[in-house]
This record gives sequence, C-alpha cells and structure tokens, in this order.
Amino acid sequence: MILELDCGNSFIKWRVLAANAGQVLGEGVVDSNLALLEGLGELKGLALTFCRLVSVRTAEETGALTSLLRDAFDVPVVCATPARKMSGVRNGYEEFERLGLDRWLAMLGGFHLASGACLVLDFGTAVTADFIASDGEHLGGFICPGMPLMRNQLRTHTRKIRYGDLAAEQALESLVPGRTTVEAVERGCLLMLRGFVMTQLELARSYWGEDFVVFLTGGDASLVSEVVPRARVVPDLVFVGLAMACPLS
Ligand SMILES: Nc1ncnc2c1ncn2[C@@H]1O[C@H](COP(=O)(O)OP(=O)(O)O)[C@@H](O)[C@H]1O
Ligand SMILES: CC(C)(COP(=O)(O)O)[C@@H](O)C(=O)NCCC(=O)O
Ligand SMILES: [K+]
Repeated sequence: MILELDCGNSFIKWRVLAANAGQVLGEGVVDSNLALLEGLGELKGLALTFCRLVSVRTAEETGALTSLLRDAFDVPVVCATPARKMSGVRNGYEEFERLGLDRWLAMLGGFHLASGACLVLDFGTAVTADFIASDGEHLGGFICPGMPLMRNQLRTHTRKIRYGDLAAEQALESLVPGRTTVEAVERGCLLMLRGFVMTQLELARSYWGEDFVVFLTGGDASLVSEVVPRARVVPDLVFVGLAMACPLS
C-alpha cells in the first residue's frame, strides 16, 4: 500500500492507495502529524510499502514528518523536489526551485489531464493561478490570500469583526449584501475570490481563446466552481502530479 501526503500550510491531505496505485483505501484531511498517525491507525489491515509526499512547509517540519513516518512504518519516504522540466512541462520561474511544489505538481497533473493549454487554480490557505501553454511552457502565475487568510486578517486587524466558524459557514448560504458583520465579511471575501477567478479566465482567453482547460483544486474550490461552469474540479490534482514526480521506484 502506498501512502500519499500533500502538506499544505493549513492541512495535511493524505490517502492510502492499493499497492498497484489503483484503489483508494482510505483518505483524510488533518491539522497535525499526530492526527495523521491517528487517522492511519484507524485503517484496518494497513501495510504500507512506500510513501511519497509533497510539502510547502519548512525543511525542519517536513524532515520531522518524514522521520516520523520512517519510524512508524519502516517504509521509504520520497519527497517531491523542484525541477526545471518534467513530463513536458517547463517551470517558468526565474529560479525554478522557488515555485511552490504544490503548484508544480498541480501543473504537472493539469497538463497531463488536459493534454493542452490549461489554467490551474488552487484554493488553499493561499490562492494560486498558473498558466501552462499547449507546448508545456509555464507562463507564470499569481498568488493571493485565500479565504482563511482573508477572513483571519480582518478578524485580527479590526477591533469589531469577531465571529465563529459556524456563523461563517451559514453566512455563505446567500451572496446578497450582508446585514450582519459575519455576512458582510464572508460574502465580501468570497466575492473577491470570485473576482480573482474571473480575471484569470479573461487573461487565459486573451492568450488561448476558448482553447484551454480550467482546473479547480484545493479545499475551497467548491466556493468558486459555480462561476466557472466549464471548469474541471479535481480535488486530487496535486496527487496526480505527485504520482508523476515520484513514481514507484
Ligand atoms: N474537508 C476539509 N477539510 C479541511 N478543510 C477544508 C475541507 N473542505 C474545505 N476546506 C477548506 O479548505 C481550506 C484549506 O484548503 P487546503 O487546500 O487544505 O489548504 P492548504 O493546502 O493551504 O493547507 C480551508 O479554508 C478549509 O476551510
Ligand atoms: C503559494 C503557496 C503559499 C500556496 O500554499 P498553500 O495555500 O497550498 O498552503 C505555496 O505554493 C508556496 O509556499 N509557494 C512558494 C512561493 C511561490 O510559489 O512563489
Ligand atoms: K495546497
């Protein structure tokens, strides 16, 4: 069985695949290494043979996690590493090693699935957009705060914006102008996110007309999917790229 991990700034997304990398035997989203071990502990008949992961965390945090996994399961743990070129995609960053590895893997996955030009939008702690032309050239991308960062900045830097998670969730049931603070903030931030998405689509159209695929991924992808009906929502896009970058030896 193969353990796959996507370690973002807020959450670790994990899943266990059957040994032939086919069927998904278990999966989860956790906020700590301990919770990861707990989640894995609940899987009956777990017998890991290989682990591959991608992390945008510090080398220390990633190192601690890989040691933990080696100790707990006695398996090889392979981390995705930066590359200038892979699977037909050319990293467009001036310093390719500085491009977030989650972005890189989502790009590899997206270009593979699209077999052509694509716009990859990832809605996590941060929101990222990446443009890959039909020849695999990465034109670059954009980074802006995601929903968690936007709302927390407002909650942290204003004195009178305070509300809980449940109220936040309920506030997004409609997008009419808010009549409470939580409605006004949550809807305002979501409209900013959707505005960002529309701008990315316009830019992609200016490059490629209608001849491109839009991918939405990341924990908050569902918040914007209705403004891009043509988009493919692929929650495991980073894992698609991870399998390409870290094949079973
Ligand atoms: N099942 C889920 N578990 C955790 N967060 C989720 C889930 N579904 C949606 N979210 C939302 O996704 C966002 C985090 O997205 P994610 O892609 O995990 O971020 P990151 O990769 O930066 O850790 C948060 O705003 C969170 O509320
Ligand atoms: C942009 C990111 C913070 C997104 O991380 P996430 O929201 O998925 O946790 C991450 O890809 C990152 O740290 N990138 C390095 C900087 C860059 O890509 O230019
Ligand atoms: K991510």
